[in-house]
Amino acid sequence: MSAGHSADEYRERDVVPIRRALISVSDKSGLDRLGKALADAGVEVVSTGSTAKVVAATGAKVTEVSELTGFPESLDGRVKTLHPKVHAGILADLRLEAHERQLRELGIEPFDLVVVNLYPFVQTVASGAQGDDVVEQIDIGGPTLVRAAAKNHANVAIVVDPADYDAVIAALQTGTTLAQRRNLAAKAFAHTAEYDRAVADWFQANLVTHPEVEGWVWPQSVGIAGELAHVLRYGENPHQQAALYRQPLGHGIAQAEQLHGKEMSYNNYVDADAALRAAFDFDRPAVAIIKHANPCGIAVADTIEEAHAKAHACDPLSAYGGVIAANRPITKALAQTVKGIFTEVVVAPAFEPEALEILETKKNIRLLRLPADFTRDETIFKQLSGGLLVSDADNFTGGADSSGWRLVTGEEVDPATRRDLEFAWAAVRSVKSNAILLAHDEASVGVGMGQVNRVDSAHLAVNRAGARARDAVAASDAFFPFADGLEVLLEAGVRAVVQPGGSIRDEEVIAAARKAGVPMYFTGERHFFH
Ligand SMILES: NC(=O)c1ncn([C@@H]2O[C@H](COP(=O)(O)O)[C@@H](O)[C@H]2O)c1NC=O
Repeated sequence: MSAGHSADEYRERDVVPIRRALISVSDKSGLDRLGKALADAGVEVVSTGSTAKVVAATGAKVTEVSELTGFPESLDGRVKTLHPKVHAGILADLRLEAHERQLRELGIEPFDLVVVNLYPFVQTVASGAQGDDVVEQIDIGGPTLVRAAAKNHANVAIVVDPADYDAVIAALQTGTTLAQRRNLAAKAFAHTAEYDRAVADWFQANLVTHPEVEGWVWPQSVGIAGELAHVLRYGENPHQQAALYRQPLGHGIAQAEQLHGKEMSYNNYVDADAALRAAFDFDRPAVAIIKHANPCGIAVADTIEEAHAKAHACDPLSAYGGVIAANRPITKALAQTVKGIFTEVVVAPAFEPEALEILETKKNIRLLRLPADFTRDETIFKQLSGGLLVSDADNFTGGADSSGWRLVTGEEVDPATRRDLEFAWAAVRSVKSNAILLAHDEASVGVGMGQVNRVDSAHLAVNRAGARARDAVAASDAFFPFADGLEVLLEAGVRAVVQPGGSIRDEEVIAAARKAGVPMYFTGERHFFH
């Protein structure tokens, strides 16, 4: 055993009656109910400033912490509960006779219940506060109470979530069990860890400056805080377990509200996220249809219905069982069309009431409404065995900007062709590498994805497009290392090409386009996506 005590010195303690509680909470929700129950059960309460006032109003017997410590709450509340008379009362391990004796000698009463929630640091940062206003919201005394009580869960129940007040109220009659206290302690340590993660992230993002380093300074450590949202039926495959965790301040697919349909699966979430990547690249109404994280159709148009019709027409066979993302509300007319197509998920910023009614007649289709403040993450975390890769996200907003493109062969294209090229360049970004996308009238007509050489991707795109390859425009997510991939597209009759350029054989590739009389633009920017 630890701390120099032998195993036989530890007396068994399973059920602990609740006689004395320490309460210090920022979020006072549910406190009146808890206070009243404690009063009825005759529990003695010690409490800090404004918490004490709420608890006293319920009729509970409350001692102000300053009265207990003989030390005033001071320094704008920076010092309230940080006192041995508080912490000895929380940390005494009453399984040990020696601790019990010391408490008696010191004249300190033990606590059986500690109820704490912390200063709203995350909410303060989210409000746009800066500097000292944020620093002042770093709770010091609170986490100290939480960690002390959680460590001593053999004797103390620690409650950090008002959702657990009912269980505490029930335990006023029976006492808390060791299993209960251990579960509460696990929750408490997770809570303080998440809190410190948020504090560390804020410091690293805001206060790290280095006189000798220009620009971004990488944080010394990173982590993703997530709160359990749903246990999923299974993972990527039925033999894998999985759950969804939400970042406390996230605004993405994890925060979307499911309005209808079967439970979302792991793969539904992955595909819905990929669909958003594709549909939210554009300002104009856009629809992306995704299967296995790859688009089988992307289009923009003047209306969302038209965008869907064009996206669906790209590859109706593959769109069967797909995930549809729209960057505009789902209208009644679009709902009527989608109703006739077997679709796993529809994700959109909103659904018109009639659209919802129509789609709700399909039992299984999952309807997800994005959070009002939906934003795509700016930083990407990718798990590796034993580590994480962290990078900027490769997001477009408002479509592609072709002002910096360089025409490397042929005549400047007409405005309609330029629009198609811009569309294709934005759309190919959502296709897994090696990616070739053929487009016509701002809609994909053939997509070649995920091949280990660019020639195969070109063949795939051309095969999927069929006769539509003739007069389509083509985009390639990275340069053509040889002319062969481009030649597949030229033979199929594409009318213009956009690609990053930058191969050591660019001249060979340009010569092939020149020979075919097809204009080609270099963007100077690559869009690998894995
Ligand atoms: N300084 C301390 O000793 C201290 N002890 C508890 N707190 C926090 O004070 C808050 C409650 O204060 P009040 O009861 O005055 O609203 C809680 O969020 C609690 O986590 C403290 N405040 C910050 O560090």
